[in-house]
Amino acid sequence: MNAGADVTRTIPDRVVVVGGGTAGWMTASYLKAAFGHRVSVTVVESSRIGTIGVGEATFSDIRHFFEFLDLKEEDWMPACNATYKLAVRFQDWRRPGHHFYHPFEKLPSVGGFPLTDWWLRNGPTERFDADCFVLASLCDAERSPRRLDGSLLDRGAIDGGSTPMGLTMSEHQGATQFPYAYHFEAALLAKYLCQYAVDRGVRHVVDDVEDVLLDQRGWITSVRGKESGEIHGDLFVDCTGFKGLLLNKALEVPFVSYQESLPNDSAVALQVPLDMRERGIPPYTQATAQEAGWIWTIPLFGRIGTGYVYASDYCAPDEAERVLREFAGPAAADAEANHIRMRIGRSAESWVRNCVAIGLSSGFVEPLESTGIFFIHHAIEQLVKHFPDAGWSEHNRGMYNSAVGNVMDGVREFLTLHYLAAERSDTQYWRDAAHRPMPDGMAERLERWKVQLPDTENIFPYYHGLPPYSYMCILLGMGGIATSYPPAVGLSDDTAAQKEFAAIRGRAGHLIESLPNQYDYFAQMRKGSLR
Ligand SMILES: Cc1cc2nc3c(=O)[nH]c(=O)nc-3n(C[C@H](O)[C@H](O)[C@H](O)COP(=O)(O)OP(=O)(O)OC[C@H]3O[C@@H](n4cnc5c(N)ncnc54)[C@H](O)[C@@H]3O)c2cc1C
Ligand SMILES: N[C@H](Cc1c[nH]c2cc(Cl)ccc12)C(=O)O
Repeated sequence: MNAGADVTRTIPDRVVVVGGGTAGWMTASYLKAAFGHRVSVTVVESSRIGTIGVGEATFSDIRHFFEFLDLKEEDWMPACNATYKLAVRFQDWRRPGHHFYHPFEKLPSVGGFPLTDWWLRNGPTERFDADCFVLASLCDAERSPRRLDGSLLDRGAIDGGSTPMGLTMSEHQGATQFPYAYHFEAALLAKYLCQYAVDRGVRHVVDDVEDVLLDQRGWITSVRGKESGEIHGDLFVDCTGFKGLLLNKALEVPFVSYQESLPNDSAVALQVPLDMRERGIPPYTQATAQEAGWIWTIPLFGRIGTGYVYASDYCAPDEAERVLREFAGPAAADAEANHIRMRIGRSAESWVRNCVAIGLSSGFVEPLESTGIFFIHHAIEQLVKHFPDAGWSEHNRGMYNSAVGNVMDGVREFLTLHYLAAERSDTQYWRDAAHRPMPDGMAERLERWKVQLPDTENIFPYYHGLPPYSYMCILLGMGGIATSYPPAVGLSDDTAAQKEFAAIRGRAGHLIESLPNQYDYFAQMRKGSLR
């Protein structure tokens, strides 16, 4: 404990970010874009302690992050081996050979009811997704969402436009649904954003932080680097990953585990070369169910990122690596395995006194719906929205912690639904998955979803980034929980619904004919010749 200066007397215009992973450099670059030279930003990162090294698929909302930094796709995508993501493809979750997509596409409504209600009334087919969403068919056909002239798949698909200062994702939710997200190499993105930030005045210190110094009230006055000595600041952002060096270790903020409802606590990852000309570049993340978890497959430009997320109570690390290598095939023979222990849950509060944790230090759930970077982006937006002044308002800090905590709690519930609804029961892992404890309030909501598909009134009541149609996709796709449709749909004429189904089939057929594959699209982007 250090009796240094009382930091609460100054206007916080010195921000010190500890950690140089995706969270650290996203934070530093965004704060610079927001506040320019009115706030100094220093990033301290160790060259000895590695970053997590994975984290490659995103939400579509991430486009607002790049827009805020005034970055166009052509600026950053080639540098990060980035590709487009139209959906997550869930493979073998119902039974071997079955798949469905969770896409970035709003669900049409007919007669005031979601199209899925009319689909249930029709007598369910194997593929609700291809019947109700255009993107499902584009994924099966492995099409790019943009034409070779750069135009978007549906000229009428308007984005909500770039997010003006102050408009956060939560305020933007529901306005429009942009049709794609990205896959990118997390380490390359951190490197790209590091250069972006340093070019705009961020101070970059490469050093190991060995000590966190506190004043008599427990506020951080400085961090001490092994070589660089003390680095003083007003606001300290903990981006040190799962260890939570500042928030959990120095300030002893407790961690709330989600483990009882989400048991997957381990992963093993491989980077596998991809012959794109031969194989093409699928426009989706794939999650393939396994005996004790699931394997992600993320297609990047030139390689595949893949990894087995599993529960160590049901599978040992060496078995997980064997399963993954068998799944990845001969192309993975020379790839080095990266074994990871995951801390599942969140810090009780991500902002305490003058320390804010962003990234894995704040909280994390398994990457089944690619939410880690969404958590980071959301937290950064909220930090700008609630940036402190010399008063360090407790109400302001409380609103930040509620917004950030609710986002992670809501995603926890959404992921729990995946396991409760999965039809698979061929191993003890899957039999247990159907009966895991649910987060508070979820049991009642699940009973309602059996009678009426999820809508804005009956899903997790706080902003968490996922719209009702996402819940419908998981319920109808996983097949393990019976759902029904409102009697009013059964009593109403379905002519308009049949027209909508036909229109979806027609648009999908036309787009498959007119859109290129991703390899042709990105090969042309790299030549700088999008026509
Ligand atoms: C298996 C797995 C798969 C994932 N897949 C996805 C995905 O598909 N999509 C997604 O959005 N997210 C995903 N994530 C989450 C994503 O990887 C993270 O949210 C993201 O990489 C942010 O990590 P971070 O910057 O918080 O931590 P890290 O990447 O761990 O960075 C920590 C940084 O802190 C530094 N550091 C630590 N201690 C010190 C010290 N004492 N002194 C100085 N520096 C220090 C390190 O050097 C490093 O730079 C995944 C996570 C895991 C575990
Ligand atoms: N905020 C939404 C969340 C969302 C909508 N559809 C999907 C599909 C997948 Cl695979 C992940 C997240 C979402 C957005 O980012 O578009």
